[in-house]
Amino acid sequence: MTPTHDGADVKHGAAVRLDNVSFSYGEASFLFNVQFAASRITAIMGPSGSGKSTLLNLVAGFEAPGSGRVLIGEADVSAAPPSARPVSMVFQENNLFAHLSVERNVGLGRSPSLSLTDVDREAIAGALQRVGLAGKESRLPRELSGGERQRVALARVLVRDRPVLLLDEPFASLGPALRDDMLDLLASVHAERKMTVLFVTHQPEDARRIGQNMVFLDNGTVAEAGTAADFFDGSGPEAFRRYIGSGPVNAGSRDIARKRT
Ligand SMILES: Nc1ncnc2c1ncn2[C@@H]1O[C@H](COP(=O)(O)OP(=O)(O)OP(=O)(O)O)[C@@H](O)[C@H]1O
Repeated sequence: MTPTHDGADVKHGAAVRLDNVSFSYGEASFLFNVQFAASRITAIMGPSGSGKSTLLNLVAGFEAPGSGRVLIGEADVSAAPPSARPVSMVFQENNLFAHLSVERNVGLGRSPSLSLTDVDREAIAGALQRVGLAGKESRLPRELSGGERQRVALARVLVRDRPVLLLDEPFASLGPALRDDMLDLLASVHAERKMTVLFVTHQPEDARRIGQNMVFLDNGTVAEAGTAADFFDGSGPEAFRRYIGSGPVNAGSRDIARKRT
């Protein structure tokens, strides 16, 4: 159980539900009705501007619904500020503070004021070891590669240890080999921690590789939801197949190894 700042306890891998959540940015309006299964990785795909980041921002609390409820586990968090929600979030870039060392950037996941105990320091060292960055604790973000910076962000997720992880195209700026390494790391961290992961990606291969469930957004709403197996099967939703530019998925692409089911 993870204590949240308001004292409520939320189980690891809490389900996330948007219940009739409406929201608008001027002309762009959104209506979300969707449940993300506890402890599963759900890949969220959809055309540019369909509302993927907006959905994550509503779950994180960076945006507030016009109406409807955001639930994490049993808790209605609709009115809770981001710091009180049991979530971590990793963006495509700018996850780190440029003037803080790797160790301190990770430490922020433990204590926003960086008043770290010995137990915290041990957790930070363990997390850096886990993501393959032992020995680079004192470096500044600019002294790391793009992939290493995302590893630091993942280490911070590990020490925060929240039941929900929101990923907004976290590996989009990395080359294919590095992206695969990061997806493998994410999959193995998920296997250990079993947090509920909402993973926004434009890459069908990435969704196929680690997504267990899929949500497809179109025009500010959930057009389709189901298992990744169903989505990538030839009989998957028509709108999704049109989006990824295929008819029935061919045998060759079906052979792309999915690391996890
Ligand atoms: N802060 C904002 N102010 C005004 N409009 C916004 C804001 N953020 C997003 N929008 C608009 O809301 C719509 C959805 O944006 P959102 O970023 O959620 O889409 P997305 O599916 O994540 O797109 P992409 O794949 O391009 O990242 C777009 O039309 C966008 O222009």
